[in-house]
Amino acid sequence: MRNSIWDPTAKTAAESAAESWRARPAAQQPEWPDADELRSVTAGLEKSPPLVFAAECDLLRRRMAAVARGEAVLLQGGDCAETFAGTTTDGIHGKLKTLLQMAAVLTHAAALPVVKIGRMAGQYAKPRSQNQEHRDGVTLPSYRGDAVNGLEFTAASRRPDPQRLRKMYEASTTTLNLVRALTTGGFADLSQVHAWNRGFVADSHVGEQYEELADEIDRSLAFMKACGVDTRELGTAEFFVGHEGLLLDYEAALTRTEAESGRTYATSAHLLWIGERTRDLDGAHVEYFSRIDNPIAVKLGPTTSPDTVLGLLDRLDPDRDPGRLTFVVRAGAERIRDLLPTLVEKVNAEGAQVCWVSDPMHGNTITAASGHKTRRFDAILDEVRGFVEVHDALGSHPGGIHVELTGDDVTECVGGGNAVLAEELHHRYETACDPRLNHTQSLDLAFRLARMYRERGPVNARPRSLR
Ligand SMILES: O=C[C@H](O)[C@H](O)COP(=O)(O)O
Ligand SMILES: C=C(OP(=O)(O)O)C(=O)O
Repeated sequence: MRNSIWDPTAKTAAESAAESWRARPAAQQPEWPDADELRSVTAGLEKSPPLVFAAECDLLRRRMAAVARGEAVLLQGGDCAETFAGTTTDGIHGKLKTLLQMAAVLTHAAALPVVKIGRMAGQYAKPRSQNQEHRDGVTLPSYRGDAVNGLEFTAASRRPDPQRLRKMYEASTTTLNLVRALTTGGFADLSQVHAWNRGFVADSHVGEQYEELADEIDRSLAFMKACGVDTRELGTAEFFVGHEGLLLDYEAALTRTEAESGRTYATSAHLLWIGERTRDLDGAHVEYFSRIDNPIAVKLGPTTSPDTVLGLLDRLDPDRDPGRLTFVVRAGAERIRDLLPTLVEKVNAEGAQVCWVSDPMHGNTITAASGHKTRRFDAILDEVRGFVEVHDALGSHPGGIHVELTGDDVTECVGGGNAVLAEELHHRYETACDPRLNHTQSLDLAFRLARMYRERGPVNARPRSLR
């Protein structure tokens, strides 16, 4: 950055200010065995080009402002943990196609623009409940994502390796490059709505529903063309990327200040979020996030208090700027209806317009009899339904969803379209961390959420107090 040609010779004052997090306790950071090696890797990253640019982050911030105002819907999705080995054309293609299909379903039903963010091109680090993992009498450090160590259960693989931060940057670059090519090079053209389903199971109920919708979109496009509307704008998709800003050494190394505006950005992604385990008001993550100008999000788990939410609002969105802050609620199906109303009311009473988004995955994780970590599709759906119900009752906007998904036909979550049975979990259980929705389950969720939006009716048909 710095006027687009960025000068790596010295940190600007704003970049130095963005280092203030170092004086605070940083939760969930790896114990890097070699501090000199870490410094040498981050020094290399400081000299590397940014992955995203300020104008793109500002554009996403404007799109998120539309979500906050109830004029758009957010769809964010991708792997729980991206892996270096999973950085393949097919893998990236599959996730992108799934997200584009879900977005088409939601746009059609909600009659609102869908802001699309991949949980992609940077989601390589994981916070963990336990620092160590025990297997057959052997204890090793937990897997913390490919950015830190390897999944294989050996001492060598589990040793944190700072060189992995460089690999994270490279894998993110590769992914983002393909995503940019696919979303702007014709593949995301709405006239390809049928082609996005190619290679996926089309003979299920969900597949049939999708084909019907795609026919309808085709007919609408033909109608628009016949009326003389220029549909070329539908030839590309606006697509952003985001990940949990967990590894602060990595994020700090990619933080840049734009010379012209003096604004400081995390340039590893358009949007970063703070996880449930690192949102301590006095901690390093909140401090770092308070210094960057990207649109940001914070996860809110089942024990979140209204005071914490107000504290986060003051620290991260002091100007009450719509689009700046998103709260991603992941309370669990059993808690969402009790927890959310007070939080929304408190924020509203502050006059703040944040985006409210549902992550129906992380509060609904259970262990199956087979020992697999899994999630029931019904619980996921119930949390989304509870989230929408609460917003309906309060007259606020259910801004969208943030989900862990893949385009692959994995068997990690139970139920949903083409129901996966608990006994089938071992068939294709491929996640490096938490269970993801497969392609059919993802589309199924999109159709069901679409129905909820449709039942609410178009925005301008709702009484003004309910918009
Ligand atoms: O994705 C979120 C967390 O990293 C994950 O749920 C942690 O899993 P754990 O509880 O097995 O450590
Ligand atoms: C760790 C995650 O979620 P949470 O912080 O909500 O547990 C995640 O989304 O990867």
